[in-house]
Amino acid sequence: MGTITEEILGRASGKKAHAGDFIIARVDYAMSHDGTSVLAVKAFKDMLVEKVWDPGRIIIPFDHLAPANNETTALLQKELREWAAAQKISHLYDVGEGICHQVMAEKGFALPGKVIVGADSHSCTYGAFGAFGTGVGATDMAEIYASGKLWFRVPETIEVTVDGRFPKGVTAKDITLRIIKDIKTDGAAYKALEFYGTTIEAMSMSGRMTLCNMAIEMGAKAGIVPPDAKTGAYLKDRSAEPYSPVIANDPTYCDSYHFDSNISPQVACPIDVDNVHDIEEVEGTHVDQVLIGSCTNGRLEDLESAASILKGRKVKCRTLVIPASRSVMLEAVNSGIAATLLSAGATICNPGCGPCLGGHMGVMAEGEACMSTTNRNFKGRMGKGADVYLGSPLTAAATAVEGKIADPRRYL
Ligand SMILES: CC(C)[C@H](C(=O)O)[C@@H](O)C(=O)O
Ligand code: SF4
Repeated sequence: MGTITEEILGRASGKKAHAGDFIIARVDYAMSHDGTSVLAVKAFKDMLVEKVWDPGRIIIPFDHLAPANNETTALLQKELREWAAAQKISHLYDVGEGICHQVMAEKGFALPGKVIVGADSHSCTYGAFGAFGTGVGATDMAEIYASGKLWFRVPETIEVTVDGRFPKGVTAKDITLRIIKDIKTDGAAYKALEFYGTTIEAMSMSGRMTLCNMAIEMGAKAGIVPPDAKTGAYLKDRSAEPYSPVIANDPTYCDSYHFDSNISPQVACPIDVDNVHDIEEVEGTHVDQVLIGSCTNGRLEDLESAASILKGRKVKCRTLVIPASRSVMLEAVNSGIAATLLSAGATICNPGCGPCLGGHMGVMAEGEACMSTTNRNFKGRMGKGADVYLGSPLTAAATAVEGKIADPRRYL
């Protein structure tokens, strides 16, 4: 009996788990990327353990600074490849395969009922598949490398219900920002979120990933959509691993929120993700760059909606498109979406994190502003002294056409 989180953590710890309990859970898959693996491997070596617990359950995607931006990164990445080979870690996804969270979904590691821990805060994305996905730091990851287990305090759960159909121009990203506006950046600290309602049921897996991806922007430990037929259809042929979905069973929630899907496109203004406004309030704000991509909004559906506005039009500012994975990029090429975006004047970069966290490939100058489909707009996130506005791929595309924040509904 319990929330999805209590049910999953109960199963993974082999005893009943209630909010507030301290448990040790078996981890099904562990993910660390080129950025965090470096620290996790160092911590693992310090533990003087020779072999990782299970080389088939550790996934290492190269995405944050991939391809390497300088010699120091190149050397760290070389050493990481060598360590992974020596440990016989076969799921190493090198440059160009995609952003860690997208790769975890596409390769069938994000499975219902599983405990999936990533050395990256947006590992809550796996909740879109009914998994308990959560992010940890490098030393916790080293512990998992060594033992395949980790301790948790079982989080309380907030129930979030969204009902209704999206009006034209409104997407999963908009409702996500709207939810964050109310719950705020710390309103779900060390809690889990469970998402229900007709809007969530109607959402594509891509939309659910956008929603769960930003659970951490409310401080949440996890954000989970109950698995359904859509989840099963997405996972079919992706994983050989058996799984059994978990749903809530007579749960007790610590809080409940209800939202209506009938909203305007939403924009999160600098410098907090909960500084969210209806587009009508921010329209006309000048931007120097538009970024369409990231683990939040770099999937085919996102590129497709951007292309629906950019088709036959020209961008008025630097417009970067970064597909979330090789497979997304391939589909964009094969479907003609990539050609539409390029013809409009957009620049398509290789799959990866790109400038999302200010690492490389589109970092901005002081005083510049970016409309971005990513998940964070903190001070300096994409370049010291630069402003980041967060919105949907539709809003980003309309903004690219005008060189200032624009309402996508005028283009649909
Ligand atoms: C580099 C990594 C640790 C970081 C995270 O944990 O989220 C990054 O992916 C981010 O989005 O800021
Ligand atoms: S795309 Fe951005 S938010 Fe996602 S993992 Fe990479 S840096 Fe983090």
